[in-house]
Amino acid sequence: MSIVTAHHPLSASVSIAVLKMISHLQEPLSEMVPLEEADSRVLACDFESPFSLPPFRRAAMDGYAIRSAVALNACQEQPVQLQVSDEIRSGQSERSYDSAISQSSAIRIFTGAPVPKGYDTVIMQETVKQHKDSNAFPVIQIDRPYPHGQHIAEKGEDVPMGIQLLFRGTTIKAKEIAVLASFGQTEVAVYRKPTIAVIPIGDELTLPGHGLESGRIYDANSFMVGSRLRELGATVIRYAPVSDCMEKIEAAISSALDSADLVVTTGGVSVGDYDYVKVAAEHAGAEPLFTKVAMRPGTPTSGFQINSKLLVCLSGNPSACFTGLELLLRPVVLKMTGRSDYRSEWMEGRLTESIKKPSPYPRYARAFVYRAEKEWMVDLLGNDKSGNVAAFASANALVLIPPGGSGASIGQEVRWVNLSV
Ligand SMILES: Nc1nc2c(c(=O)[nH]1)N[C@H]1C(S)=C(S)[C@@H](COP(=O)(O)OP(=O)(O)OC[C@H]3O[C@@H](n4cnc5c(N)ncnc54)[C@H](O)[C@@H]3O)O[C@H]1N2
Ligand code: MOO
Repeated sequence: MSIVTAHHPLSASVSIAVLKMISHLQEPLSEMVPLEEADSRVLACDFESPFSLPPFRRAAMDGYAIRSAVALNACQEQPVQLQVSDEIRSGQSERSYDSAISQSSAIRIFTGAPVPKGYDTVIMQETVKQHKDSNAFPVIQIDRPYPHGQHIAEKGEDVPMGIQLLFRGTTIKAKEIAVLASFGQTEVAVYRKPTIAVIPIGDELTLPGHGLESGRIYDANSFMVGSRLRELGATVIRYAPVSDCMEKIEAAISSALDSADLVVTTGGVSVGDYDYVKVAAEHAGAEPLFTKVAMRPGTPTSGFQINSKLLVCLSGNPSACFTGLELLLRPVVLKMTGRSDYRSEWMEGRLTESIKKPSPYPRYARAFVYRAEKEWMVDLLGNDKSGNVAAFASANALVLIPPGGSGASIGQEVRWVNLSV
């Protein structure tokens, strides 16, 4: 007897279905990429500071480096005069002078230049008077004391050597690139992107660009799923629609499994006479992990394993497909990209209206969530039929309406998940 008949469904909650799929994943492989190609990729190793930053003691203002002790008693009545004896610009190497020089002179210095040994404070040029009578360095007049260490960035004050700065599993953005570039890294180890095949199934499906015949619709799901998967960090192979034919579906799944790490189908997964996906998956050698998920919409969503790969069969109804994509596929795909923050993050919010739609399963309704004073408010968007496609365009969240009862009431606390992450 088939293991995927309606009489023996392998039913799972959303979290169990995700766990089952994730437990079949292996650590993704890594590769080196040039720093400028690392945006939005996922770090495959931790990064420790290989040296201190800044790498030398440097001026943080344009002005004069002095030894603070020489101006301890400086005041307007008795200013201290200091001859400027040298100039150091950014990019020039570190210098040192005899202590006799540092005790009796100032150094003209610019932001980012190395502060020479023996000098312990930098005075902003705006705060001193200078006398210059020739092309020689001027004499400056200091009329108050300056604290030790002022306007000097000490070596290692940003980060000492050997500190763990970046963590494996982090998505690389501009701030991570800044850290890597500051240490002169030209390449970075990232996880390889997973390759995911998306196969839309259904006799009624037409590819955009072709005329729409009677009884047919355009394939929206494979484009929607492909777009989201790319956004999550996958490389997508989108198949043209496959008709409701067991052999063709099996052939498409088998060929997709040869080239992809994960295969996603949409449609043909329910109980109709021409819903062949689950049987075709079995014929292709896949073993079911779950063939029903306790959620509305998207109850028929199914997951299979085949060797070390996964096959995820999403519902054909666009809203149901979208829900399965966000709740079941998103964490699995993020985990495959190597991200450590792959789990969906559920937040608390308050319903602004009631929903009278009892369901034996948790219902994931489309919502618009916004901040009002101290809490998140959850507007339901209605028009919740799972066959609708335009209805979720304005949603920024899926809200969990608990099962049983008569739905949920205005003011009730509910949990929601952000769709923009
Ligand atoms: N007797 C029963 N019938 C149905 C049940 C049930 O339990 N008993 N479940 C219903 C539920 S719930 C869902 S969800 C759907 C799921 O059906 P399938 O996943 O098999 O999807 P299809 O039948 O192929 O298509 C459903 C619907 O979606 C349209 N579709 C399909 N693919 C696309 C696409 N790529 N782009 C846009 N729209 C698509 C398709 O034309 C249908 O209108 O089954 C219920 N039936
Ligand atoms: O599980 Mo279906 O998606 O409710 O229509």
